[in-house]
Amino acid sequence: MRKCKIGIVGFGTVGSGIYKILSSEVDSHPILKEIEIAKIAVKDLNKKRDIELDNNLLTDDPFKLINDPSIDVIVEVMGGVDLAKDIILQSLKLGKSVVTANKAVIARYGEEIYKTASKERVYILSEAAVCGGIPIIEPLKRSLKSNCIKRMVGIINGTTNFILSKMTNEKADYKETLKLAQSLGYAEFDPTADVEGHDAADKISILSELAFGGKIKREEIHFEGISKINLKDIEYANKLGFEIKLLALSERGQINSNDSLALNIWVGPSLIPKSHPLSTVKGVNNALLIEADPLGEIMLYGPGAGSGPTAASVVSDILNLHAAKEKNNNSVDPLLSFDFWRNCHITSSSQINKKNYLRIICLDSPGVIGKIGDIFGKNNVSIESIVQLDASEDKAEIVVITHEVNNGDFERSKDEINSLNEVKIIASQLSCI
Ligand SMILES: NC(=O)C1=CN([C@@H]2O[C@H](COP(=O)(O)OP(=O)(O)OC[C@H]3O[C@@H](n4cnc5c(N)ncnc54)[C@H](OP(=O)(O)O)[C@@H]3O)[C@@H](O)[C@H]2O)C=CC1
Ligand SMILES: N[C@@H](CC=O)C(=O)O
Repeated sequence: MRKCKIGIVGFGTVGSGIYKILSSEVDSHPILKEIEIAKIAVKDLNKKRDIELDNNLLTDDPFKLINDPSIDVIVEVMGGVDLAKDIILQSLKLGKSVVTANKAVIARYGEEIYKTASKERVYILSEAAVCGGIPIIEPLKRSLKSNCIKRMVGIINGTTNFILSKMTNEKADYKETLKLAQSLGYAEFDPTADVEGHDAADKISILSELAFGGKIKREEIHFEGISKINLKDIEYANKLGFEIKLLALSERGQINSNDSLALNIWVGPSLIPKSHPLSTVKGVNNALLIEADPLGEIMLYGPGAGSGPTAASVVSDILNLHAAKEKNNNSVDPLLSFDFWRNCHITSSSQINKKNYLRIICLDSPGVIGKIGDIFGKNNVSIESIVQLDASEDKAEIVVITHEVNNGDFERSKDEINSLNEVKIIASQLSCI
């Protein structure tokens, strides 16, 4: 087999992990030896690095790699949006296949990128972009292709799962734990992307496009992060038999008269019964439950972030590309490439049905639980349980868990509860599964 020369843009957590795999002597498939790193682009040539690199290998100009005719594949592990998008598109237009771990770019510009790759008869592979080390993109494109996907629900951000696990198990401080996640290389360059839910929304958008076949308008995905979750919420959830996790969900709805498939997609902190398999997913691990017909239910589980696992996904993509190019010469493998085959639209938030948890801080008035119950009843919000968990001299904390109810009805009830004299504040709202 001919050598495959790659140019790597970025030598941080993921880029250095790729280098380690490709320079390791462990017993692995012989095709790995066919991959040769031709050049690496970084931002700061003078930065002190853990791995000593031949200076001739480094450049601070990513376009040198793209314009080098001897380089076959560009590996974009730099992050960011605008420059990364340019690097990916330019590379494809110059006939180079691209491997990327960049969910922010694929979620926003996937359509243009997939189309450019198809036009130029090259590939764009992005296994590492969703759930780090867990194979999920290629299974959706290939191994699961014969199924009709019904629903995907899971934990798809490692940083937030790491933080929530530590808050649950060790009562760890939110800010300190976020710093730890950053130092371990789990978090995004701007960790707001993790803790406010942007990253999980990018990932569920990508998964939905692959699973359901239509372009998703990323800006229409309703998402919330974990920055408002505190130890009190975690303690109450625990008392009631739940774990709190940042969940992402994407579910098939009806096909409308314009032949467009409705999808219910959201990201938000959620209560998960301790008996549910997703509640056992701890630390930086991710897991995705996929319900499909005729397959049934499967759960994909493993490390969702970090240098080694993410780099392993990137390197497997490089191997797949190399093998496909060798095998097919100039023809493109239709399952390794991707294109949309239908229209999809996202159901508006007020139309979806959800189970909810609400923590309400109120004056310790004897009739308040009854009043809250009446408001929910009047708005057709059926309650599974309503309990007073904590009462001091001047306030009580009430937790309400609803059955699956219409979001619009629930939001209306919340407004009415907030306007009760006895209610001081609605402290938090979470979804439940
Ligand atoms: N970390 C993880 O666990 C995962 C990350 N990803 C994705 O992988 C990508 C990379 O993440 P990660 O490795 O953590 O990021 P890092 O911040 O650790 O590394 C980024 C690298 O890109 C280089 N870089 C930044 N700007 C430029 C530029 N203008 N020109 C050339 N090089 C540049 C930096 O150079 P320098 O070293 O000089 O600063 C650095 O080497 C992101 O898209 C991220 O979302 C996906 C899954 C998991
Ligand atoms: N910041 C991301 C990295 C992997 O995608 C995460 O924490 O999941």
